[in-house]
Amino acid sequence: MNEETPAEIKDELAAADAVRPETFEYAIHVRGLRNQFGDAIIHDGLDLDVRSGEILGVVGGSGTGKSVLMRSIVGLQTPTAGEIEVYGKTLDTITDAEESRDLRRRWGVMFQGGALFSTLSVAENIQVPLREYYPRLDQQLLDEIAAYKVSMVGLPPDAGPKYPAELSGGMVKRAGLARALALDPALLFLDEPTAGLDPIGAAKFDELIRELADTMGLTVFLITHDLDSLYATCDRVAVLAEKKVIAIGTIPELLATEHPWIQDYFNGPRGRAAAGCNIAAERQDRKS
Ligand SMILES: Nc1ncnc2c1ncn2[C@@H]1O[C@H](COP(=O)(O)OP(=O)(O)OP(=O)(O)O)[C@@H](O)[C@H]1O
Repeated sequence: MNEETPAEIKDELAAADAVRPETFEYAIHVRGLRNQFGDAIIHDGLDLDVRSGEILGVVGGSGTGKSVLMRSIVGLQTPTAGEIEVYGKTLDTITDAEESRDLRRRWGVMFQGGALFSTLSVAENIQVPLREYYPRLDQQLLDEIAAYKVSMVGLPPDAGPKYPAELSGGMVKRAGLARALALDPALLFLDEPTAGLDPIGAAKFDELIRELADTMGLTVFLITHDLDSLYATCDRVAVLAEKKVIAIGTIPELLATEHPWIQDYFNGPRGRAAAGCNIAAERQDRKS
């Protein structure tokens, strides 16, 4: 039986905080990263800084190691070499279990395809990380938090008791996002969140991410192939090629670089179309 009130639990957690995201200029700092599978070298000498509060788009050809980079940062993949700091802490050198938990609950991850547990309802999926990190929360509070997260991502209240198979593709993505936001993270990792959505659904999802990032002050690491998403949501974009981050900056800054992949990507027909839409949307905004 839980004898503490939610407020007391919250105070206790605040007192135990070892990581204060708001004090860091950079949420993520990667130096000299190397990842290798057998003979295949995926990253070699990769450096990356993600600023606190920015939405960083991560692009690169298929197989350039965007997901492996994300998995390395969140501790799901042990790199062959290099340093990764998140809010000034290096996961693999933290020996204190509490400190490691404290760092891990600062981020939420939305994997490709949502990766929901198919045998759990949306609300139960959202409660999985809550139960893991706050085992003393009672069921009523868990239900309240899940309902709040459901509404936060724009799902109707009746989505909570539904199972993933009963949801549309767009709703599954939103449910995955709700679960990633369960612990009120400071840092959000999204792996191709708009893949498989129709253009209208994708644009709505982009809008939601931008809105949540602004209101919650999130730092977002956004892997995407979707040029429209880059234009609509990202403050900066990092380009992975040749086993490294070959360029990072705003889209105009990247357009000024001469790297052939960057030029092909942003100035190819799709890139021009996305840039055109962006200009058209800005014009429309100015008019209204
Ligand atoms: N656990 C693993 N074991 C062996 N090889 C792996 C493993 N994980 C990833 N790879 C390989 O690493 C490379 C990079 O994979 P990754 O999924 O990061 O690419 P990506 O840039 O995200 O690609 P995409 O845009 O197609 O999703 C691929 O060649 C992949 O096959």
